[in-house]
Parts: sequence; structure tokens; C-alpha cells
Amino acid sequence: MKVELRGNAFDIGTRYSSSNSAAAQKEQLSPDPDNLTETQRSVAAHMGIDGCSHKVSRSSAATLLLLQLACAVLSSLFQPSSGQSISTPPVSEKISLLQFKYSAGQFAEEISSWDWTVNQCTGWKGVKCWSTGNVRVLQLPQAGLNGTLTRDLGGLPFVTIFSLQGNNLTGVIPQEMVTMTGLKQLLLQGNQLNGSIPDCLRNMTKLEELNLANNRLEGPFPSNMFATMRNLQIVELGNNIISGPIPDDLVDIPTLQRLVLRSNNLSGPISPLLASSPSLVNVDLSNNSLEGNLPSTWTVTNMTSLDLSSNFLQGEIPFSLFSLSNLTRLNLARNNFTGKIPQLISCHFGDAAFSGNPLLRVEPCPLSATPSEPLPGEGDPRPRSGDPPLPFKKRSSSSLSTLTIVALTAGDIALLLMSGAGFVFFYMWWKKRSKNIRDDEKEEKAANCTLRSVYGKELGQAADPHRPTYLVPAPAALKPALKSVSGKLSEEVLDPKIALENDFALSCEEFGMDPVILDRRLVLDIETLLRANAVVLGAGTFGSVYMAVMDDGHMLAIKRLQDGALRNEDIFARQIKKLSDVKHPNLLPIRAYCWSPNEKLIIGDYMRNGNLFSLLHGDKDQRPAILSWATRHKIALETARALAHLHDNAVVHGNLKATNVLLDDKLEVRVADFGLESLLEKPLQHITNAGYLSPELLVSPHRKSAKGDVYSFGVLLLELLTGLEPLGKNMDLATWVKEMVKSRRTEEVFDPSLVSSHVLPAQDVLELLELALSCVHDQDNRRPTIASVLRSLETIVPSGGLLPDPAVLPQHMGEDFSVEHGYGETGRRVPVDSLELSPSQAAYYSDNSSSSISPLQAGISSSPGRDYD
Ligand SMILES: Nc1ncnc2c1ncn2[C@@H]1O[C@H](COP(=O)(O)OP(=O)(O)OP(=O)(O)O)[C@@H](O)[C@H]1O
Repeated sequence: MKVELRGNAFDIGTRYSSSNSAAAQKEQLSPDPDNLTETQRSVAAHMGIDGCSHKVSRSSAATLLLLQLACAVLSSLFQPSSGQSISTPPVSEKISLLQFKYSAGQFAEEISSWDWTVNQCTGWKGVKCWSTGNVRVLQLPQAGLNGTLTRDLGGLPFVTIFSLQGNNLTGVIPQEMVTMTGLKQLLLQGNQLNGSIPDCLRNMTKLEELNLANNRLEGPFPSNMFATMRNLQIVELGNNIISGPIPDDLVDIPTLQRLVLRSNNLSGPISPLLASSPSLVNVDLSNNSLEGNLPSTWTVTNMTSLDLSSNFLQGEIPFSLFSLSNLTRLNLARNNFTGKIPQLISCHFGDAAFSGNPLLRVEPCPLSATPSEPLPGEGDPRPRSGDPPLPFKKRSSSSLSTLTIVALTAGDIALLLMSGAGFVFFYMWWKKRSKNIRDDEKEEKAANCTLRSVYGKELGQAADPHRPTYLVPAPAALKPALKSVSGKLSEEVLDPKIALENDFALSCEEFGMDPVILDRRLVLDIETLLRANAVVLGAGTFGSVYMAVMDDGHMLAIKRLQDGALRNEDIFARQIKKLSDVKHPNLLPIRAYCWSPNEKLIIGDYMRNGNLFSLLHGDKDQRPAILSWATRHKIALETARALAHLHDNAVVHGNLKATNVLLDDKLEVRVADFGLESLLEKPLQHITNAGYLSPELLVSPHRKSAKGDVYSFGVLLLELLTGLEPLGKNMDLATWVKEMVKSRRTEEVFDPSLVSSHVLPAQDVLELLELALSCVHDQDNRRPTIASVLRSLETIVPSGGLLPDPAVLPQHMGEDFSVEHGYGETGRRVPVDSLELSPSQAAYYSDNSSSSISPLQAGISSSPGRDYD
């Protein structure tokens, strides 16, 4: 009997589905809407709300009625008689939900419980109801939904939380959702939704959180859309294709705290309203096409984080911005700002905050004062909490005082800096010291350490990394794992404010045990991990890497090892302990790990400045940085130190490449991912670092050796010298440079930002090239040891024989430099085939200049077969 009736219910759903698209059937039904029941009337009324261009059609209402009648009979038979306190749920809402299921969730295991015979309020996953029986919450994050948001969702007028993030929903956001006038959270980030931002959102006047990030929404904001949405606290629309200006009625919402519009096509100036908002805490407008000068007066007193990097902003940076009392994270990199940044300010916000502005003169900071600190005590000679008390009252804010700013703007900068050098050092010392005191206090509270959603109550306190990071949906491979544990999730983890970043936490739940801590300064338990928000940073050879934000703002990087990791816990523990024992200031320490039969996580610190590859070559959300010769030399030196230390401790890195050369807050190198193959059941048989692999390893990738590391290091040096990626279209970088040198075209290999066309490279650069070439010798026994490479590197003192950083050039020289060296009018690097590369460098990337096969593709080291003359 039950089976039969379920079949009926399914038929109804299917018929309804097709009726929606079949005009003929609609016409046949044509009921009189005057005869609608109370619920129907309410739905229809909501669907026809003024101000929304789309109104529900007569035939839809008719279909609804017919279905409701049919279903009402069934529901009267099959409502549970368990004495629920919830009233009988409206059938129309059930139909709307089923219709949505048939459109988007037929194959989603998550909503297999959505069965007609079950009460939707008590037995359907992801659905919660009011006591009246109306749907209050629809919450299905990462549920494997695959299809469109149907117009029938308009039949859920009493929903307050609509949370379908991290699925694979396509199509437009239907105008019918206008009926949801009581909505407080609309969370659809991490889908494939397209079309424009629907005008009808304006009717959601109670909305507090709007998150449509990571979709394909395009076009400008509907005019005056936000004028009615005055309760918004969080607006996240990053990583779409939204164009046009940022509307004033958005930035002046009196409750708005978090505004993330990064990586869109937004243009126009930054409104002075944004600079004076009393509520804004976190703002990220990076990676757009915003232009013009910054507002001259900044009074956003609550703002802690502002990212305007990678735009076309220009003019001088107003000092009032630096005086904001709570601003700890500022990123103005990669714009066209002019003027001068005194040392006091570059020390406060970090040099990187101003990099990539060719006409901005930044006085580099001899110390680092960026907000994120290493764990207390780590290689850190700073005073600790046991030290004598401070001689003055603790300041409540870390901002520069108004007095300081006035002094600076009055033109006394030089004098102030000279006479105040002691103050700077003392200030930095004090700042770091107070941080240590806080850290120590936190350590004492370790046992109670819990994490909160950074998008929830702790809004804006910790979530915003200095460097923009993409939020991306969980890798497909992870989804089954999520499903398998989702049934166990607590209510709190399903908080819709905790967005798709919780992919990591979900997968971690499988452990059910605390992580093994390898660094006693790290306080972390499974609860902590479960509640942390995680962002996928990327996936590599060994698995995915996530960034997770702790409640104290500390950011961890968590590598989730793919299948193939050691199955024996003891051996895994022994190997990982061995790796974590190899400590060096230029190695990224392993702080903890999790092991379960199905999951293995490796936990270390998150490096805000990303990796060398992105820095040199740029990536999706970062343009290449302009690195001076001295900086490149420093990176080479520190990487060599890390590698030498590994080899001294009998650890082969085995996967050295620019994405594994990470940069910490002080732009100091932290080499990551060393020795990871020792954690695998079987050595990898495939190439993990194409372009960096020595000829002998191309033949036998599993025979990792110290000399193989030296070869990879040589390629890194070449990358730093040439500015080119390790793999061109037709050959690898080492082969290309060797050929260029053989053809006496050495000067053409250097990165044009290092050497002007009429100044030959200085001796020290040539020495480095020679050293790099010795490392990439085809025969491993002819390569030097890393210890001897390090010694040579230490003797090379970067000279001033090259053009200095554009940032320190006088302005007129800066202009010449940008034109001559391919930075274009805006001071940005321009793509391959343009001025940025020498003709021979451009040829390295082009695929029509040679028909040769890359030695990597061929699996052997051979002559490139390229015509160099
Ligand atoms: N601790 C970290 N801090 C910041 N970024 C990190 C950290 N660890 C890894 N990443 C970044 O995350 C991304 C993915 O890293 P992952 O190690 O998985 O891949 P990979 O380095 O490209 O390749 P491989 O797995 O072969 O090393 C890379 O861009 C990497 O630079």
C-alpha cells in the first residue's frame, strides 16, 4: 500500500513538473483563483507583490490548486499522528519543495528523505518550520544539488534562512523568490548561478546576510536596489562578473559590517560614503577596475581590514586612512598610487601593503609589524609575558596616533623618523610584546579553546586574510566524504553563516579524535578544527590544502592527504615526527597532524604572502609583483638555507618548486612540503614538479635524491633571474637558458625588470646565472652540493648595478621605467608577447616557433631542436 501511494506521489510530482512547462496542460486546468484556500491565497498574494516585474501566472496557480487538492487527500491520510507540536504543514509548501527536489535534487542523497508521505517539518532533511507549519529554514549546503532554482520556491513565503551554498545550481535566481519578504539570510555562494542580480531582492527588506559569491552573476547592480535593504550586515558578492559602479545605497547601509566585492569588474571611484561608514568592519574590493583618487577623509572608526589591491586607484593616499584607530590590515598593492610612504607607516602595515605601485615611494621597513605573528616563542627573541611591566599605560589601539599623523603631514617626516627612530623600535617592541602577552593569556585558556564563525558573531575580527584568497567550492572528490558525515553534523556546524568553507571541518569530523600536536605551543583539539572556517587554497600532488582561521585570528594551513598515504598509524606517526623535528627558520614547521584510517591531515601555519610562483608570475587573483634583485637574491639565499638544512638532516625535499616556496609576513622564505613522499604507501610514479625535475628523475620519478633537489633549486634560480615559468610551450626553462647561453644571447634571458636594455647585467647577476647552470647540469654527479651552492650564494652580494625598484625611483624615472620595461601606462605588468618579455623570452612561451617536443614530454633530456639564431 505504502509503495503504491509513494508511487502516486511521485507521479504527481512528475506530472506537476511537466505541467509547468507544458502550456497545453495549463490551459486545460484553468481554475478560478477566487476559490483558492487560505494558504493558496497567501502564496498567490506573495507571488504578486508589487515592485517585482514577474507575477505568478494564472495557469501556475491553477496547477498548484489541482496538485494541492490531490495532495491534500493524500496528506490527510499520511500525516504522522505522533502528536507533533507543529500544526499541519501547508501542502502547497510541500509541493514547492518537491518541485525543487525534482528540478535540482533528484540525485542528491541529502534530500532522499524528502518523501511525500513524510511530514516535511519533522522528517525532511534541511527543512525547519514555524509552529504554524510553514517552512522557516531551507538549509542544504554542499548537498550535491544539481539543477535550477525553480520558480516554485516562491511558494515558501515564510522562509527566513535560505541556504543552498556550495552546490552546483545553475540558471538565474528566480524573481519569484520575491515572496520571501521575511528572509534574513540568502546564502547561495559557490554555485554556478548566472544572469543579473535580481531586482526583486529589493523586497527582502529584512535581509541581514546576502552571499552570492563565487557564481557567474553579471551586469550592474539594479538601481536603488539596496535603498530598501537597510538591515544588511554582510554582503558577499566576490568572484562574479558584476560590473558598473558600487552603488552608494549599498555602502551607506547603516548596519553593513562586511562588504566583499573582490574579483568582479566593478569600475568607478570609491565613494566617500564608504570612507565615513560608522558600521563597516571588513571591506574587500580588490581585483576590480576601480579608479580615481581615494576619498580624502577617512572616518570609518570600526574598520579593521581594508583591501583595495589590484585596482586602478591613483593619487596620494590620504593620511587619515592610516590614522584609523582599528585598522590592522590594509592592502593597497598593485594600484597607481603616488607620493611617499614613510617608514613608520610601512612598518605598521607591512611593505607588501603598498607594493606594485610603481610611482609610490615606500620607505622599506627594517622591522616587520604585520598583524599576524608567529606562534609565541618561535625563533622569537622578543620579550615575553614574564618581563617587567610596561613603563606606560597600555594603548587601547594599535593605530598611529593623530598627533603622529599631524606631525607626518606637516612635513617633518624625516626629522620625526630620525629623532624618533628609538620610538619606532620601542613602539614595535611594545606592539609585539602586548601581542605576546595576549597569546600567553590565551595559552592559559587552552582547555576552553573554542572557535566561532568569523562570519557570525565574531564578524570581521579574524576572517580576512591580508592577501585575497579565493573561496571555492569543495573539490568534487571531497563531496562524497561530506555526505557521508553530514548526518552527524551538529546544529552549530550547519549554521548557515558558516559557509562552504566548512568543507574542511566536515571532512575532519571523520576523525572523532584530537589531532596529534607536534608543537606544544599550538593549542588545537578536534572541536577547534570542526568549528574553524576553512577556505580551499588549492590542490596539488598530495591532496588539497585549506586555510582555517582560529578564533584568535591565527591562520592554519591544513593539507588533506589523498588516498595513498601510509595506512599504518605508527609508521605514519614516526615519519611525520621525523619531518617535524627538522626545524629551521626557513622551513615551514609541521605543527600537528590527524590520522584516521580514511583521513590524514597535516597542519602547519598559513603563510599570508602566498608562494613564490604567484609572486613572480601572478595568478588568478594576483598580478606579478615587481621584485628587486636584492629581494630575489634574498629569496634564493633563504631557500638554499632551508634545503641545506634538510640535506644536513638526511631529508630529501623531493618536490621543490616555486609553489612550495612560501613567504611569511616578513617576506621571509618558508619552504613547505618537504619529504612528503615518505608518508606515502608507495613512491609516486608520476611527475609532480614538471619543469623542476632533473633528467634522471624524468626517467625514474621515484628515485628522489639530494642532487635532484639541487637541480630543482637551479631551476628556481633561473626562474628568479628570468622571471619565466619553469615550463615553456616547447621546452623547459633550464634547457632554454642553456641554449641561449650557448648561442651567446645570455643578456636576453634576464627578466627585463632587472636589467634595462642598455645596461648589461652586473657581475653578481652573471655569477648567479653561472651557479644556477651548475645546479641544472644534466649529470647529477657534476652538480654541486647544496652546501656549496649556499656558500657561493653567500658570497654574492647584490650590487646596485641594476635598476633599483621602481618604488624608489624618482617619479620621472619611474614613468620611464614603466614604459620602457613593459609595465604599461598603469604600472602593471602586461601579458606575454608584450613589452614585458624580450623577444626570445616571448618565444619561450609561443607555440609556433618550434615543432620540437619538450624533453619533459619526451621523457628524456634532449636538444631542444629550437632555432636560436
Ligand atoms: N602553509 C601554506 N600557507 C599558504 N599557502 C599554502 C600553504 N601550503 C600550501 N599553500 C598553497 O596552497 C596551494 C596548494 O598547495 P599544494 O601543496 O597542495 O599544491 P602545490 O604546491 O601546487 O603542489 P604539490 O602538492 O606538488 O606541492 C599552493 O598554491 C600552495 O602555495
